[in-house]
Parts: sequence; C-alpha cells; structure tokens
Amino acid sequence: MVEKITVPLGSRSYPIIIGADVLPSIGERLLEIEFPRRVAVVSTAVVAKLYGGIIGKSLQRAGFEFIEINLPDGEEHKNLQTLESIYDELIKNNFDRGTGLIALGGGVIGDMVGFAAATFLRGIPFAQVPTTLLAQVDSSVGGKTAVNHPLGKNLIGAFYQPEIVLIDVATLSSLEPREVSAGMAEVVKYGVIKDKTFFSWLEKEYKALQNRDTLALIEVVKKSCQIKADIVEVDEKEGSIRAFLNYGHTFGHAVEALSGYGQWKHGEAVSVGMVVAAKIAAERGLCSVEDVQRIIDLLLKLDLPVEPPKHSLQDYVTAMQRDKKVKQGTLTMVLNEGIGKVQLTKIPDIESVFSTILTP
Ligand SMILES: NC(=O)c1ccc[n+]([C@@H]2O[C@H](COP(=O)([O-])OP(=O)(O)OC[C@H]3O[C@@H](n4cnc5c(N)ncnc54)[C@H](O)[C@@H]3O)[C@@H](O)[C@H]2O)c1
Ligand SMILES: O=C(O)C(=O)C[C@@H](O)[C@H](O)[C@H](O)COP(=O)(O)O
Ligand SMILES: [Zn+2]
Repeated sequence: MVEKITVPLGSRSYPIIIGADVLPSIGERLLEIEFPRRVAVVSTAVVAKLYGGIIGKSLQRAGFEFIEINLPDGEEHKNLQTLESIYDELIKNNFDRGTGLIALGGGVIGDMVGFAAATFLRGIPFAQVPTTLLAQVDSSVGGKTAVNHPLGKNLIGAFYQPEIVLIDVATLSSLEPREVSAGMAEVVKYGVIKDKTFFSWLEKEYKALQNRDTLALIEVVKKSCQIKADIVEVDEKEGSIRAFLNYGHTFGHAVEALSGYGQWKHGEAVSVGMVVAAKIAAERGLCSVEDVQRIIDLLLKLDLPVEPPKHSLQDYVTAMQRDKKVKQGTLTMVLNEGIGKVQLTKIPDIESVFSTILTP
C-alpha cells in the first residue's frame, strides 16, 4: 500500500510518497519526475550502511550515475563546516546544474542537504528520503533548510522545496527507542496546534506507535504530513500561520543551544518547550490546567521529558531573543487555546513571563 500526498505550491508542487516498501523503487520514482540522472546520495555512515545498498541498487537499475557522501553524525555537526565539506565533494566531482542531491537520513541530514541544494550553483534539485520518525512526520516536508550557529538553532538557512519526499516506514525498525520518542514530540505538536481528535487518537494508540506497528506508523506519518502540507500550502515562508508549526520551539531551541547541540534531541527539547508554552497559555486563561496536564501525560507516556534543564533565567531570555519570531525586539510565541487550536501572542516582557514559569 502506497499513499500519496501533494504539497501544492504551483510550479514547485511535489509529491510525498508514503509506504512500507518504498526504498527499492526509488530509482523508478525519480525517473518518473525527471530528476537529474547524476546524483549524490548524502547520508551518514550508520544510515548508509543500513539503507545505502538498497538505494544504490535501485538507482543503478534505473540508470542513474551516483556518488555517495557520508557526513559526521549528529546535531553538533549541523553547521557551516560540514556544509562546506558537501560543497567540496560536489566541486571535486564536477557536479553541475544538471545534477541533483538525495538526502538519506534524519532531520539533520535533510536540513543540511536541503541547504546545500539551495545554495550550490545557486540551486540544484534535491530529494528527501527521511529515515527517522521525526524526519518523516516533519522535517522532510515544507522546505525549511538550515544549519545551526553556535548561538542559535537554524539561524543560517533558506526556504527551498524538494522535488519529492520518499518515505519508507520500514526504515523505522532500526531506530533507537529514544529517536521514536523524539519524533512523537512533533506528532503531539500537530494534535495540539490543529486537531483535537488526532490528539485523543494518540492518547489511545501511542503504544502501537511505540511498538512500530506498520499501519499505525503509516497513519501517523500520513496525518502529520497532511497537516503540515495544508499549512505550507497557505503560508510557505512563515508570514502567518506557518508559525503555528513552531509551537514549543521558542523554548525548545533555547534548550538545545544552551545545553550544547546534541545533548538534547530536537524532539525532546520541543517536548519541554510545549509544556512551557502550555503553562504560559494556562496562566493567560487560554487553556485549562487540565489541558496542560493532558499534554504532560501524553508526553510522559511517550517517554519524553517535561521538565526544562537548569540554566539561568537570563541565559534562557538571551537565547529566546534570537528566535526567528522576534521582530523589532518583540517575541511572538505560539500559545495553545485548549487542545487543537493555537494563536500567535506577542510577548514584550519575556523575562517576567518566563520567570513565573521557570521559578519553582
Ligand atoms: N526543516 C524542518 O522543517 C525541520 C523540522 C523538524 C526538525 N528539524 C531538524 O531536524 C533535526 C532532528 O532530526 P532527527 O531527530 O531526525 O535527528 P538526526 O537527524 O540526528 O537523526 C537521529 C539519529 O538517528 C540515526 N538514524 C537515522 N535514521 C536511522 C534509521 N533508520 N535507523 C537507525 N538510525 C537512524 C542518525 O544517524 C542519528 O544518529 C534537528 O536539527 C531539527 O532542527 C527540521
Ligand atoms: O516547518 C516549520 O515551519 C517548522 O517550524 C517545523 C519545526 O518542527 C522545525 O523544527 C523547524 O526547523 C523550526 O524552524 P525555525 O524556523 O524555528 O528554525
Ligand atoms: Zn521541530
């Protein structure tokens, strides 16, 4: 069974293919969309060892010429130095405007390869082949590409859409349980921002997802990609409602940067960030304390953290002032109205708002 969702963006529209045996047909699927016949498969050693062979065979069968580039693994390597190593390989191998990139891996690989594709020769086509739950439900879709700066997450990047997203949920069988939980944080986010019924479904079905039941995984990936595609269709470059997808990220990104990239998984930091956002929402009467508790309970069931790491209030404030939703010095946060709906709220007084939440 193969599901297909379209991200409708006019001439830059693209398909998301979701199934449990998609990798062996990658070559044919890239031929169908007239992807360049000379490509670089960019991955990490771990993922290339697991899935590079299947992809290589499929590309070869379909007549593609390809090279493989393996990058160092982990959030701590999502930076300009690693990006430069991609350009180096492409230039050494004479990649030109008739070539393309394939991002094979988690969100770190997808974000970096997307940014390399956006900038190399001012833009070459790329395909997303996400292999973590987080990348399948979120990062491979929507065209946000970036690297981190030591002082802040994703501060250097571009909006650049892939030509296709090829999702094989069978790749999730080799994932560490901690990575499944991290991906589920972004899934919970979709329930809180957009769909109360989906949130309730997650409260009931979370075990099937943790056990990696194939049908449950396809269902959750499909639902998540559809919610994201619907938002991106309306607001590709975050002029308005796309910011809803940033729920939990203002505080989450501060946690990641302050703790040292890689110490907290992105999904774990978002988990804590959602709890913080929900508590602020409750303080302002936007949601009830029962709603906050429901969010906490679901995150705990998914083995996700709900308490922030200890950093000074001033460090948190400084980090959050670098959020991309700060304009003319004022932060806009995404706050939940109950469960299933969010709003954008200006926070001119970050320090006083967060001192109430962070001080026990
Ligand atoms: N662009 C976006 O819209 C967007 C959305 C959400 C998150 N992100 C970014 O995504 C990144 C997090 O992505 P992530 O959680 O996938 O982390 P990740 O890319 O670091 O992958 C997690 C780990 O899983 C390993 N791995 C990948 N696939 C595997 C598989 N099938 N089997 C076994 N191991 C596998 C990787 O080697 C890595 O060690 C962050 O940098 C975050 O900022 C971007
Ligand atoms: O696609 C989006 O828009 C998102 O905000 C999705 C987030 O899950 C993702 O982590 C994104 O990279 C954060 O964006 P940023 O603009 O805050 O860096
Ligand atoms: Zn995220």
